[in-house]
Amino acid sequence: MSADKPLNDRDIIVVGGAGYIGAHVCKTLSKYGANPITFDNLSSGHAHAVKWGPLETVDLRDAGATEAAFQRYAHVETVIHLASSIEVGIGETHPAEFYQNNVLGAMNLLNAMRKTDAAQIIFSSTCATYGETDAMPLTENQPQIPLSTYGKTKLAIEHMIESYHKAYGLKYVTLRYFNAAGADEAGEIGEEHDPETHLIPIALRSAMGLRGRMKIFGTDYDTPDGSCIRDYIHVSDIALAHVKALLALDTGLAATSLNIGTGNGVSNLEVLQTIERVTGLPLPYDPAPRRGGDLSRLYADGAKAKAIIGFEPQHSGIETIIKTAWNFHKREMD
Ligand SMILES: NC(=O)c1ccc[n+]([C@@H]2O[C@H](COP(=O)([O-])OP(=O)(O)OC[C@H]3O[C@@H](n4cnc5c(N)ncnc54)[C@H](O)[C@@H]3O)[C@@H](O)[C@H]2O)c1
Ligand SMILES: O=c1ccn([C@@H]2O[C@H](COP(=O)(O)OP(=O)(O)O[C@H]3O[C@H](CO)[C@@H](O)[C@H](O)[C@H]3O)[C@@H](O)[C@H]2O)c(=O)[nH]1
Repeated sequence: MSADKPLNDRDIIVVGGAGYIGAHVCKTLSKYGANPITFDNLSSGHAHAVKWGPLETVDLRDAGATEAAFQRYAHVETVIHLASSIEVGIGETHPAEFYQNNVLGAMNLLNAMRKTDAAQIIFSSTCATYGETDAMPLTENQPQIPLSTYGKTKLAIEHMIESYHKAYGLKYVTLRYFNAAGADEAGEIGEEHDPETHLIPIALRSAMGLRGRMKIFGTDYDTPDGSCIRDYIHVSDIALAHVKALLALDTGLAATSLNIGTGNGVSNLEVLQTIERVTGLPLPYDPAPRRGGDLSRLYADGAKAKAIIGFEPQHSGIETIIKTAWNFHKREMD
């Protein structure tokens, strides 16, 4: 095993590898010597973002097709599961689709894994599984009482994985990401959701004149400037956390859940100010009603991830995040 390629030519299944975070995970796995095999239905991901290994087009909601795809790669030991419906606001009005895609999809995946050599999973969960609380930064011991349908589906999957661990010996690391943002430093991949619901890409496109005036959902929260506070972590840092989790599973870790964040809370209005500074473009906004399912503030205590898998963010200052996102998005003006 070479020191800079510790994953040593290993095949790893990345479910949702055509998506925003999944593509960055594939790039990082490849950098560390692994062969990422993307399983994706391309519902929100892009075939052009699958650059570091093969793409198997499969929909997790189809149990038979999912099992058949796993049988084609029955030797693979590790699965990284990122596929999901992700938009907090949309989940409030479309819960049936969210439970079907997220919970049923995950169950089909776990059952397909049981019929192959896949004995360990790294699962993309979220800080949205925690409840409304003043106990910031959030440790993993905080109660998980999700407000949103999205958070509830993710917590249901966490519970399912835990049960499969206890009964069937499935090894797992659940990574509860805070807000993924930014883009690959080389500009090869970035955030390309359609429709886009996330604050930073929407604000960048608004500043570029590619969409209407920015709306800030809720300016009456109990926060210093009245807007919501989030913990933005660079997507390449999140990708690295998966490699660290995998190496920890390889060296004896059996089951854990970890926050993946920076510990810095940044308000929605501070994000807009940073975008104005980085791009040099004005970014006027209109206050708008609160969005359903939004918690007022969320930021991480990352001590457990540092202690258990040796993960610390490297590129997650808000300026760096916005510079890399801007570098990716401004190509749309070319
Ligand atoms: N973006 C964030 O800030 C954030 C924060 C916390 C957690 N997460 C979690 O990280 C994961 C990835 O998020 P993202 O921002 O990259 O989202 P994304 O929408 O860009 O990627 C999700 C991928 O999953 C695929 N997919 C969805 N349903 C599928 C199905 N039924 N079968 C097969 N493939 C399917 C999509 O086509 C897409 O490629 C999600 O699980 C999300 O809940 C994201
Ligand atoms: O046009 C917009 C878009 C967003 N927001 C606000 O910006 C903040 C951040 O919103 P968004 O970028 O949509 O992220 P979250 O709702 O925090 O959700 C993301 O981050 C979660 C972790 O916090 C993940 O679990 C989700 O998958 C991911 O979509 C929230 O207060 C939104 O109400 C606005 O004010 N205007």
